[in-house]
Amino acid sequence: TTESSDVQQRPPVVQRPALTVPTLIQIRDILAQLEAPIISTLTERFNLATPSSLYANNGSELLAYLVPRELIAAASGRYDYGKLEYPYTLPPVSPDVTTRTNSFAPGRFHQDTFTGNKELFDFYVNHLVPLFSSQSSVFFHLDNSTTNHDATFNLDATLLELISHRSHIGKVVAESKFASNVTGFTSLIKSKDATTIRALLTNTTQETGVMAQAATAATAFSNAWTTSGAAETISFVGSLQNVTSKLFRELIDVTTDIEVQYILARLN
Ligand SMILES: C=C(O[C@@H]1C=C(C(=O)O)C=C[C@H]1O)C(=O)O
Repeated sequence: TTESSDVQQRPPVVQRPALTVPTLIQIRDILAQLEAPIISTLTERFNLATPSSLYANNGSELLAYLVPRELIAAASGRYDYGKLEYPYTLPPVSPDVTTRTNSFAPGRFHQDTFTGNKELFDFYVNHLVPLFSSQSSVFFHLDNSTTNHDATFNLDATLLELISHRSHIGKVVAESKFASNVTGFTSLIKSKDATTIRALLTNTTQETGVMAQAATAATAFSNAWTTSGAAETISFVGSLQNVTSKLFRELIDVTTDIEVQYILARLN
């Protein structure tokens, strides 16, 4: 009927809520809460034997594994407005647009389309996975195989989701910093000065604290594995430290990239 084709043609009108961001101090606590889950998952994943063939062609098999998982996640609202979760494989989100009637007052979240997921995925596959060199397997199979591809990709997916969420909290970090220095940022946004914006967003004291906390967590989790009787090599504790440090350095960089891109699009 005319009625049903009319319904199909009209895009759904989605009212986006006005969302206010927390203070920078509160957001830093929220970021701190994510360190243990990330490093806990990393520790688990680190202990799985990893055939490199699994990650051939820039991780195309892993990317394909994420597709159905992200479709289900989307249906359950994981990527809804303001969730600060962005998929690796689904189309980009539409941005908010500042208008005369809706000025997006400082402190209100303003959606931009940038995601750091491509950067995170490439880093994961090309720089982190090669360091997952466990020789032992936690799986016992009567056919003598030592790997469990599904379990491996499942942990990859969980870890990728966690590090993506952590990084995209950068959007509200940026809003919070914008709200506390509107004049300073506005002129830099107008002159598209990404370098100075980045310098203004960077806080190396905070970064040192984040890295130290990550190192502490890595020690705690590797100790938990060894003292609970897991068959670990002598190098396990140091290797996990190294992997954790590389991951958190990358997370800080991607979080900052996301902050910069958010700020650049803030007045669009
Ligand atoms: C997230 C922030 O912005 C930057 C990124 C950081 C991070 O990813 O942990 C830490 C300090 C800043 O250089 C922040 O200021 O807290």
